[in-house]
Amino acid sequence: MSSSSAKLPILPLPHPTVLLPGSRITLTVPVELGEALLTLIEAADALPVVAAVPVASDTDTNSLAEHGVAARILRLVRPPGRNSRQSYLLTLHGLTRIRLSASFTPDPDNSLVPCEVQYPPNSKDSPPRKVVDTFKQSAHRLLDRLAQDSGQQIRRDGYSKISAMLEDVTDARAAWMADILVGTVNASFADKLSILSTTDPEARLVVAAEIFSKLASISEVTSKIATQVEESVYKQQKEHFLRQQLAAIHKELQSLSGPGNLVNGQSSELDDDEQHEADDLADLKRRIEAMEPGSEERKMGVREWRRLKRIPQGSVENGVIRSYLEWLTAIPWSNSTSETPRAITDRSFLTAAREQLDADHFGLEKIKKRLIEYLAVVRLKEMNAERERQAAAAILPKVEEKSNVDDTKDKTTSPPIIRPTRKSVKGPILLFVGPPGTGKTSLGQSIAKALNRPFQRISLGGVRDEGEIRGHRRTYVASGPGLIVQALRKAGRSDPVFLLHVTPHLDEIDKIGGSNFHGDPSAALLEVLDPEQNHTFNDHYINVPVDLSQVLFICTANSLETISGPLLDRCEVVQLSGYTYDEKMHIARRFLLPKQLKQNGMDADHVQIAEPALMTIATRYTREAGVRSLERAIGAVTRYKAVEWAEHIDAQATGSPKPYSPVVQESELEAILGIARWDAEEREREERRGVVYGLVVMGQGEGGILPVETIAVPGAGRLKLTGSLGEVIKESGEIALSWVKTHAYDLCITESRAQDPLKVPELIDIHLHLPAGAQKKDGPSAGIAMACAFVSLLTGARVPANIAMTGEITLRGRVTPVGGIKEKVLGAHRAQISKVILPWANRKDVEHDVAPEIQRVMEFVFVRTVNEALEAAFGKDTLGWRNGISGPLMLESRL
Ligand SMILES: Nc1ncnc2c1ncn2[C@@H]1O[C@H](COP(=O)(O)OP(=O)(O)OP(=O)(O)O)[C@@H](O)[C@H]1O
Repeated sequence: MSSSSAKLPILPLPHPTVLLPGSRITLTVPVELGEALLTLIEAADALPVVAAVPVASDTDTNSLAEHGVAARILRLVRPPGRNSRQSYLLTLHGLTRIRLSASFTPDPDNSLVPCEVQYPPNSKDSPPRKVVDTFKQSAHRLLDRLAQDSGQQIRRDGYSKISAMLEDVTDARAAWMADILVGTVNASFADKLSILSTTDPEARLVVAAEIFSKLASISEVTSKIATQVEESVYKQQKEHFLRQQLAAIHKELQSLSGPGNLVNGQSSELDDDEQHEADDLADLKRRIEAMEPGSEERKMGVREWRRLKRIPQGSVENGVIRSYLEWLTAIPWSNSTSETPRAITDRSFLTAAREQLDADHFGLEKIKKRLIEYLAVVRLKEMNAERERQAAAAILPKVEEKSNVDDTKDKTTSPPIIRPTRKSVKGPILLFVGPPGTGKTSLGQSIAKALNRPFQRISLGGVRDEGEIRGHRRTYVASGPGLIVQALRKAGRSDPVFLLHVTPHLDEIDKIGGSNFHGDPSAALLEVLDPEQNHTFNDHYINVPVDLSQVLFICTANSLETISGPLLDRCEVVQLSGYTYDEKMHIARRFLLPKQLKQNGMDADHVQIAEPALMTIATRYTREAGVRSLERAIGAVTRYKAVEWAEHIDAQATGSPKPYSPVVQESELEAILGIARWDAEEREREERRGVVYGLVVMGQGEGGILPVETIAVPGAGRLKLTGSLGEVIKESGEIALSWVKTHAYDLCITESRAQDPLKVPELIDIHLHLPAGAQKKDGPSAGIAMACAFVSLLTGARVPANIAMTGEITLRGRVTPVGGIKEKVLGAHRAQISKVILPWANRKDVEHDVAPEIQRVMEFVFVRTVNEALEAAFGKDTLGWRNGISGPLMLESRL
């Protein structure tokens, strides 16, 4: 081995150019350098040789690499052009490696400075076979890849030629071949530099083999990714293309089958079945994918989706799974609202809520106050829960990180995702109780508006089967989710306000919860309302626990009697009563009329209802505790006026004006609403023997009067009771009769204490009937009315038709208190009753609950005994007491 040196002009190659032995390059050189090279060529006999050394760094042009190549100048040309600064094109051919003997700094003037260089010693030995083979293998692998990746045939041919040459190369020339190959393939600057600086042939083969393997691997991965991308794009394009073709074929087929299938020459939207089918499925899939990973609902969705794919389209089972998935994906699962709605956190929330309640409702001051308290509590709890949620969220990422790691190990047994859920707002559930149309639903709506949440009303009227609340299992034909999940879907959010209206079925007085073989609906209802259980509410159809803890439940009922004990236990009752006429007038003016005007496209200038007319609508056309029929009647009046107004405008346009008056007078009402409904009844109500008016609260929670009718018929001294009466009311009839029999002598009905008024002087039966026979009646409160009716029948004295009464009696003749006083008095007022007889113990109810304007216009008589009730009903001294009024009282006190 021998090494030699020489002096060669140094030509720095601009970064990142590297010339390797055996390769050629052409590069542009600046004018000065070009001219220096020209001088060199002119001075030399043959083509001169320079030392082409790469610049090692792209930032510092003075830092030359240690190794370079002795290169022959093959060509130096100056392309034609007028510019004197035009650069030269230089072509070099690399001959052999050189090493700079000393560090060299290029000349800033681009002149060629000769410098001492050393030629590395030439090795005579061939590198070991194994090394050469490895080198060749890796070179072949790379060349094959490059040929595969290349789009041009000519390049592919080139790579195969090089491969063939490689086979023929002897071991001694393998290192030379390595130089050429590294120069040819797209090796990096660093790789080329490392090859250049490796002077030992064996080591060079090893380095080259490494470079080739690296490049082949990179190329393989790149082309794999490219293929995948290409495949997916291709698939999409193909699908799109095929769909287009399908649509075109359909269109053609339709045009062949005649123009009947075409709407205006175009296909109707009903024809595009397949497309819609595919779109629907894609939509379903997207919705499943959007579900929270790891959640129960998603797992169920994925499972059912896979089943759906296996089952042929058009089969019954396919339809069942489709509709199940539609439901599953339409439910707002709890992750959809993890933030507290803004409204509740606002400082002005309570003021805004108060304004909302005032804007929607007249009066109801106590109830509004209670609702504001309730909302204040809801707000505080929500805010506390939100704070806790944020604290939990801060530690949650760690938990999730862990669960992700586990996920990669085994996807099927991945732990359930722990969600930072908002805690439920626990507390009493409000129960609005009151007659229909008194504002229960609209109060619920106002609460929802104030909380900025969706509102849904769920009516449990006639619910007899647990499945209606909880859904039916999918094994049922036409099964589906229950009322709760249906409402949740309609609400579209997991934190709505639900108003549950609990009513008994029309012909069923017994409470919700009479359990039967279909399961107990009241148990399901209790579960829905129970904050401890409702975060995992199980709907039989959905079959994945649904979180109801964010739902705000409010219950409503018309009367407390329809509510079962356990349900009542969980609720806080807010009683709403009927309205007085005064209140109804205000509500009608301020709320109902404007609402109806808006609904019917009219404004206040076009329809005004005179005060007497409005009052007549309230008193003669409607007679209810609430204002629903009143609203309906006002709606009818506005629609009538809307027609008149439209005719007026049309007539104006045709030049024959028709007069229009916006004010509705009382005299017009009959033309608009027909004959008043309550006139006839009033006329019928006359003073009669044996008839007394009692006060009742009907099943709907509405107060009113009820005639107690009695007649005497020939018989055997018995009492006959009719009118769908319950046990309690029948018993109170018996008590009333026994009392009258005991006092028949004192009331001058019989001649001696021993005589039975039903047997002497004649043998009679008394028949007592409470009309509206189809409606079930029960309760003890008709006691005094029955006693009065018996006395009237047996004595012939009459009770005036403007008097009504209520009160339970005991056998000793005591009158004990009863419930529903407010409703009963309001009902009596509506029925134009002017005097009401009530138990003494109910004075406080009148004082507290009955509106002052009613107290002013009605007479209230509070009685402690039946004697006092008789006196109040028949009038002082009307009944001829044998011993004067004190007699029976003394007798009573002796007892
Ligand atoms: N105090 C009030 N102020 C203004 N409008 C009222 C008032 N009370 C009731 N209304 C109106 O009367 C109509 C009937 O009321 P709503 O539907 O709330 O009755 P409800 O008590 O829920 O009846 P039901 O028991 O039959 O469900 C609504 O349009 C409501 O806005």
